[in-house]
Amino acid sequence: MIYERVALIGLGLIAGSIALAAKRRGLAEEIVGTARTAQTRETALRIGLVDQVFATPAEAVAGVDLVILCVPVGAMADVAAEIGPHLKPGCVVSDVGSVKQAVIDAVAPHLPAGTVFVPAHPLAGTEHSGPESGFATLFDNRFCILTPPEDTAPQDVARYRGFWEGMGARVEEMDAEHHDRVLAVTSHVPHLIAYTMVGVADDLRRVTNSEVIKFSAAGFRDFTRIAASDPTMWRDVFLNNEAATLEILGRFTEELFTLQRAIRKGDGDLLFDHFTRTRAIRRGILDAGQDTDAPDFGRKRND
Ligand SMILES: NC(=O)c1ccc[n+]([C@@H]2O[C@H](COP(=O)([O-])OP(=O)(O)OC[C@H]3O[C@@H](n4cnc5c(N)ncnc54)[C@H](O)[C@@H]3O)[C@@H](O)[C@H]2O)c1
Ligand SMILES: O=C(O)C(=O)C[C@]1(C(=O)O)C=C[C@@H](O)C=C1
Repeated sequence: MIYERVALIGLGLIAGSIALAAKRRGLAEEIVGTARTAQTRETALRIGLVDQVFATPAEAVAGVDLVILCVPVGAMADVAAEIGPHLKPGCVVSDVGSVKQAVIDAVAPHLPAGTVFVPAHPLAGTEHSGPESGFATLFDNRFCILTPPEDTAPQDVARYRGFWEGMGARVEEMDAEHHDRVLAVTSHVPHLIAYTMVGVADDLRRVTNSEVIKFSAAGFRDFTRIAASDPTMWRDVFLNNEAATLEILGRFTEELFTLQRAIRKGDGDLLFDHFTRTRAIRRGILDAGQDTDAPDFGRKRND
């Protein structure tokens, strides 16, 4: 056991998965939770995610050793303001937001002296939401990035690192601004591209009454999965990581225009060279053993 009593604020995919993963490994003596609707609270209790539910965040955090904010990034400030006065001294406060600097700016001012803030972001998820979408193995062998403020005591960070490692994650630390730039490239802009492409295909379907969705190939199907992700979560990601996502989008569109011109001019060499470079990147990821989802046959076939 690492923490005696843990409170989860928001009871969706990530909170549900934390609850199940922490129970599986006995990392907490008791897990309590809160959600906005009575229906979500009842579901969380009924399916055994949490031992107890409370109607408000303020009630849920009373006497707990660890609080994890599992709400959309845009809701973090209000939740932090509500729980701040009710946290016990020494309590560790964390979050799972997909953006880090904006969450730190939103949450830190509300935390009383004597509490410890260790922001975190598990790089694991699905397109599903809600308490019933959580599962105990979500974090197995996936990265979880911690972005603790510089003055956080190393033993507090180490203890929270142990909690995530106990849930199966590989933990790394970095500063929040760097996190936001990296994730803009690897997660945020790719989601925007998927949302855009699926929207374009749907518009075409309406215009031509063709069957682009029905006959979508495997790559496009992956896009449709990503584009089915929670609209509130992703709205908040872009509104709260504006600078980094706009910078990467600028580079992306420049590159896209280059490829567009190459197609128009019949510049096969440029296209071939570009695709060769990107293929090497995929192979690099596989060689580094970082794609735990990649099927073996994909590697053999391409090598
Ligand atoms: N889904 C993913 O792939 C993923 C992965 C890593 C991190 N995250 C981050 O985790 C957090 C939670 O995401 P999730 O996928 O578990 O979402 P979810 O929709 O499954 O759950 C969100 C929970 O927050 C509650 N909530 C929503 N708005 C609220 C508000 N204004 N005030 C209070 N509660 C509110 C919902 O009722 C729900 O209980 C987000 O910050 C997200 O950026 C998500
Ligand atoms: O597999 C998925 O559904 C995801 O997109 C998960 C994913 C990502 O890898 O980009 C999405 C957002 C999170 O902040 C972390 C993980």
